[in-house]
Amino acid sequence: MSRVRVKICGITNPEDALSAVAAGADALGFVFYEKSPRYVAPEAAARICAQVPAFVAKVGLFVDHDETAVRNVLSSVELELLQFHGNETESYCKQFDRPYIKAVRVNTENQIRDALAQYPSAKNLLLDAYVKGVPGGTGQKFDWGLIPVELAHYVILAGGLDPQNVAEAVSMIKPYAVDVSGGVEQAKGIKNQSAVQEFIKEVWRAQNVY
Ligand SMILES: O=C(O)c1ccccc1NCC(=O)[C@H](O)[C@H](O)COP(=O)(O)O
Repeated sequence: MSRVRVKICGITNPEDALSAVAAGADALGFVFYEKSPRYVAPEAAARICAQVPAFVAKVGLFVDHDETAVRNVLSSVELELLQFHGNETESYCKQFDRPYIKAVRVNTENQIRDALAQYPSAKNLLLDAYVKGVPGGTGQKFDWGLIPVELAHYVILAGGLDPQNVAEAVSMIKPYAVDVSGGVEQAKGIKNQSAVQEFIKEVWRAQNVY
């Protein structure tokens, strides 16, 4: 089994980005959804991303943005991956000539299978909790039992993870990766750097990776 990857989402400043990288993060997420308390302006994200070393993926998050807005971000920010949290279609998601992750807000098991069929070009599906009217970053868990066992290797598990519950999630689900935002924050958009370290250590501990 390969090591479960860790994405730290909702990065808004260079200190949190570099501290997460030093702690072992595999990917950093930048929220370009203006209604989010973790919104980061493209100019600020560009400055942060320019400081991130090689082999750490920078991921841009979007929610039903118009295509021009996504292209504008891509023209100025070094992003390896896109992550879509809205009602974007597959043809919309794949038009940007960049690998993408499709977020699915989980209610039912069939929904995960349906999303797999609907987004064959997605690199991975990110599974998050369904909360009415909120496209992501809610801090809520969903029923992990809804994840079909045979799809776990393809799944980025998100929603309400924190240093206390992530080891259980990794042992139980064995996902491709885990994704956290609120569970390692000291305030919205500001990471608790010790909690980020603890979170990553717990992911590794659950797999005996040191
Ligand atoms: O973080 C946000 O505010 C946000 C807003 C709109 C779409 C997506 C958003 N965040 C996505 C994520 O950060 C991840 O899905 C995250 O791992 C789950 O968040 P959390 O439950 O806080 O760990």
